[in-house]
Amino acid sequence: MATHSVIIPSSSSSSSSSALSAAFPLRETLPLFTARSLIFPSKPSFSRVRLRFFAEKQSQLDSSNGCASNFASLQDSGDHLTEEHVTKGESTLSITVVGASGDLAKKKIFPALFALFYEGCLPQDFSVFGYSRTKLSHEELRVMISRTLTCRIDQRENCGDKMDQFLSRCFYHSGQYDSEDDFAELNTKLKEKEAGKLSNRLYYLSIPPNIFVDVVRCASLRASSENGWTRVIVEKPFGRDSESSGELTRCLKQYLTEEQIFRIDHYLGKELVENLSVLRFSNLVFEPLWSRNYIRNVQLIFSEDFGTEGRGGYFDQYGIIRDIMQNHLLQILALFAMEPPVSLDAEDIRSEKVKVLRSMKPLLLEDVIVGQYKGHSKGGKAYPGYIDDPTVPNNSLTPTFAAAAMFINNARWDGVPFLMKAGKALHTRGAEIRVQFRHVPGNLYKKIVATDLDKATNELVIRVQPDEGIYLRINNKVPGLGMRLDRSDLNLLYRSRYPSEIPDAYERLLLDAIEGERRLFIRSDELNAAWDLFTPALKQLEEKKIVPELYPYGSRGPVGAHYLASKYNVRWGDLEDA
Ligand SMILES: NC(=O)C1=CN([C@@H]2O[C@H](COP(=O)(O)OP(=O)(O)OC[C@H]3O[C@@H](n4cnc5c(N)ncnc54)[C@H](OP(=O)(O)O)[C@@H]3O)[C@@H](O)[C@H]2O)C=CC1
Ligand SMILES: O=C1O[C@H](COP(=O)(O)O)[C@@H](O)[C@H](O)[C@H]1O
Repeated sequence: MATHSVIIPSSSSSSSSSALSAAFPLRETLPLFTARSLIFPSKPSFSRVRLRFFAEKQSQLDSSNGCASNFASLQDSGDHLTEEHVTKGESTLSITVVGASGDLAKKKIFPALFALFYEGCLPQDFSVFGYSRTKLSHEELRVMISRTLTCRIDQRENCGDKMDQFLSRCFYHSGQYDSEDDFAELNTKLKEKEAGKLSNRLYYLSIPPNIFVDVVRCASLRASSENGWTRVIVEKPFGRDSESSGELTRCLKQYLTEEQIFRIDHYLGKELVENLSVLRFSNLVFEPLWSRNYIRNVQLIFSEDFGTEGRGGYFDQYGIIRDIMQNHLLQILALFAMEPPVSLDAEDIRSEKVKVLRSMKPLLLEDVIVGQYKGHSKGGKAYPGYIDDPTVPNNSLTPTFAAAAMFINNARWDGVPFLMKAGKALHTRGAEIRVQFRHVPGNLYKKIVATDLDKATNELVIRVQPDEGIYLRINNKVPGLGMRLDRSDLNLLYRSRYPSEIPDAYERLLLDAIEGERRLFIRSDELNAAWDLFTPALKQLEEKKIVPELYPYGSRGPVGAHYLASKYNVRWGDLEDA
C-alpha cells in the first residue's frame, strides 16, 4: 500500500486541488475525483470479510452465497477507511445509478443491489439514488424498482420486509446529464443522507455512451465525495473503434484516474467465467493439456433466441462484433489463453490478459463472416426481421451475426484457431466455451471397432449459460460382452451439484466495485489492445459495405459460419448437441 502523507481539507474542493497540486506538481489542476484517488490510490477500501462481519451484525442473516472474499488482495484495506470506521458505522456508501429510468437499471442494477442487500453484503449505512431526466418522485422510483425485485428461491424468508427496508433507502433526483447545477443539487441530497459521516460514492453510468463524459464532468466537479472515495462504473460500449475508445478514455481521464474507472464487462462476472482460472490453475489434469500440443481449436459461442427488440437504435450503431465479440467473447478468450498470473491480484491477472491480447493477430476480413436476421413465420407466428425494427434504417448492413477465426501468435497457441460465433435471433440462447482436443495417436480401436477416433476427439465444454455446467466428452466402452465405443459425458451440472442459486453477474461486479476490487474490470491498456484487434476488419466491413448473409429468425444462422470453420478444418461443436 502506498502511503501519501498529504492531508487534504475535506470541506472544499478548490483547497483540495491546490494541496494536491503542490504534492503532485506534474498535474496542474486536479478535479476532486482525481485528488481522492491519488491519496488513496488503489487498494480496496474494506474487505468482504469486514463487510460481511458488519452486515451480519446488521441483519443477522446467514449469507449463504458468501460475501467473504477468497482473494488475498482483499484481505487488508490499509487505506483511509479504518476497521473502526466500518464497525462503528461511521462511514456511508452512496450509490447513484445514472440513467435510473432505463432498461439496464431496472432489469439488472437495482435487482443486483437489492440482492446484495438481501445477502447482507452492503454496508450498514448506505443509500441508493436514481438519477435521470424523467420526472419521478422517490415513491415512483420505488414502485418502478419494486416491480423488478425478486427474492432468492432458496431464501425467501423476510423477503417482503427486506424489500421494504431496501426501498426505503432508495431515492430519486431528476436532472440533466450535462448540468453541473443539477449534480450540485444531487450532492446536497447525498450529503443529507451521509449526515457528516465519512462518505464513499459509487456512480453507475447506465446511460448511452455519448453522455458519459458530460456526466463524469458534472459529477466530478460537483458531486464527488469530499472525504472518501469516488468510483465510477462505466457501461459498454467503450467507443466503437480504437480511435473513439482512445478519445473516450482521454476525456474520462480529465476527471478520473484509472483507479476510479470501473469498465464493466458483465460476462466477467458470470460464475463459469470466474471459474475458468480455477479450473485451469487448480487442477493438475487441465493445465498440462492447455496448449497447441493437445488442443486443436477453441470455440467461443454466444447465441440469443431473440432479436434486438427495443434496442435497435443502439444496436445499429454497433453491430454484433462490437456488442459481443470485441468485449464478452474476447475477454473470455483472454482468460482462457493467458499464462498463469504471478498472483490473483487484479494487476497481475489483467497484465496477463493484456499480454495475450497483444500477442494476437488482428482479425482479417477473410476470417470473418457476417449475417443479419430476416423475418420468418413459424407455427402461425410471425417473427420480425432486423430491419423491420422501426429504429433501424431499412437499408442497414449492420451484422446481427458474425463468426470469426482468430489466432494467438505465441509459443503456447501458435496455429490454434480460436473461433468465435455470436448471433441474435437464433434458435437458442446460450454461451459456451468448447475446447476440441487433438486426435489420439495410433488409434488402437480403429481396426477392431471401426471407431474413427480422429472424429471422436475429446471435447471440454464450459457452459456459461443457461444451465451452467462443465462436461468432458470422452470415448467410452458401451457396457456388455462386445466391444463397442460411444461418446459419453463426464458431466458437472451446476444445478445438481450446487443447489444454491447462482448470483447474477451484476451482483458480483457491483460488490467488487464497492470493495475496490478491479480484477473483473477492464483496464485501459486491455481495452486498447482489444480494439486494435477488431478495428481494421470493422473498418473494412463498413468501407466495403459488405452485405451480411440473411438468415431466418430462429434459425442456426448463416451457412457462411460453417465454411469459415471448415477453412480451418473445424466443425462447430454446438452442432453435435442439436
Ligand atoms: N440494456 C441492456 O441489456 C444492456 C445495456 N448496456 C449498456 O448500458 C447502458 C444503459 O443501457 P439501457 O438502460 O439499455 O439504455 P437506455 O437506452 O434505456 O438509456 C438509459 C437512460 O438514459 C437516458 N437516455 C436514453 N437515451 C438518451 C439520450 N440520447 N440522451 C440522453 N439521455 C438518454 C434515458 O433516461 P431519461 O430520459 O430519463 O434521462 C434512459 O432511461 C448503455 O450504455 C448500454 O449500451 C450494456 C449491456 C446490456
Ligand atoms: O452486453 C450485452 O449483453 C447482452 C447479453 O447478456 P446476457 O447476460 O443476457 O447473456 C446482450 O443481449 C446485449 O445485446 C449486449 O449489449
